[in-house]
Order: sequence, then C-alpha cells, then structure tokens
Amino acid sequence: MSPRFVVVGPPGAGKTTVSELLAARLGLSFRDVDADIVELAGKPISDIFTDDGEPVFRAMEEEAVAKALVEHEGVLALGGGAILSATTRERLREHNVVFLNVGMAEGVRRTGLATNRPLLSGVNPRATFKALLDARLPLYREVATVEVLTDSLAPQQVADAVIKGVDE
Ligand SMILES: Nc1ncnc2c1ncn2[C@@H]1O[C@H](COP(=O)(O)OP(=O)(O)OP(=O)(O)O)[C@@H](O)[C@H]1O
Ligand SMILES: O=C(O)C1=C[C@@H](O)[C@@H](O)[C@H](O)C1
Ligand SMILES: [Mg+2]
Repeated sequence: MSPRFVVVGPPGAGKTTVSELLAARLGLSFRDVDADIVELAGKPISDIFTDDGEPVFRAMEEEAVAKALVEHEGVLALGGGAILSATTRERLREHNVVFLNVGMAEGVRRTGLATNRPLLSGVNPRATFKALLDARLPLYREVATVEVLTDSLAPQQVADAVIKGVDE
C-alpha cells in the first residue's frame, strides 16, 4: 500500500484544504500527518514546540510520515517542514509528490490570522516566511513530481491543476 498523492509545501500553501478537495474529487480518503501527530501527542503542535522543542517534534514527524506512507492509500498531506528530514526525502522517492507553492505575500496573508503556527509567530512574519521559503524551495523541488503555484488560484482550481499536472 502507498498513497496515491503525497502533498507538500510551505505553511499556507493549502496542503490541508486542497488535499481534502483532491480526495473528495477522486473518491479517495484523506490523511494529514499534522493531525496524526496531534492525536499521538495528545496536544496541539504549538504545545509540542513549547514543551518539548522543535527537535522532538521533527523526530515525531519523521516517524509519523513513515507510518502514514506505509498505511495510507489516499491523499496524504505532510506538515510544511517534513521535507527538512533527509530520511523523509529519501522515503518520498517513488511516490507521486505534489508541491503546492505559495509566494511570501500570499503565504503571510493566508497564515496571518492563525495563532497555531509556532514557526511564524515571531515579530516579523514576512522575514521569517521568506527565510523559510529560501531554505526549503530546493528541498520541496527535490521531492516533487508536480508543482503548482497557488497564489492566484482558488482551492478548487489548485485541485484541477494538480489533476491535470499528474495526467501529463
Ligand atoms: N488557493 C487558496 N486561495 C485562498 N486561500 C487559500 C487557498 N488555499 C488555502 N487557503 C486558505 O489559507 C489558509 C491555510 O490553508 P491550509 O491550512 O490548507 O494550508 P496548509 O498548507 O495545510 O498549512 P500548514 O502547513 O500550516 O498545515 C486557510 O485559511 C485556507 O482556507
Ligand atoms: O512549516 C513547518 O515547519 C511546520 C508546518 C506545520 O504544518 C506543522 O507541521 C508545524 O507547525 C511546522
Ligand atoms: Mg495543513
């Protein structure tokens, strides 16, 4: 067993939103590794960062991704930073990996209202988001088989572009 699609990208790219739509459109089930981790830890991700630190979160995430890649057959959304792990990037080889990209301005706009993103809660979310994109773009592209820039697309249009992209 393995997922039909694995969805990666920065916070606010729409991984959760678009993966749910894609799953519904294709009659597949949807799973989100961030939700798996919350269930396993019994607390929100922001509390894991505060109580245990980012390295503990990343170790949990690496294990949770490995488990979901084996167990899940539908659409699987990963957390925004899951691709920081070289082990995870290696595990993503041979999978259909959809990279949902978002530029800094739109990414900050989409994540701006949420208080539950520990990495973006600092004093300068624009600078933080830009640094995050600069560091991660090559890693998303290393694992991706399809890339969709979501800035000026509604979630349904992103799902359309993904379906079209994987057909080509
Ligand atoms: N294409 C889009 N156009 C406009 N708004 C969008 C689009 N995709 C997602 N959004 C909105 O942006 C916000 C973030 O979306 P979502 O939670 O799906 O992102 P994510 O990639 O899963 O983020 P995270 O990495 O934090 O889990 C939500 O409020 C969602 O409704
Ligand atoms: O971009 C990131 O590093 C993160 C994104 C979220 O999906 C969560 O996995 C967590 O908040 C870390
Ligand atoms: Mg999400």
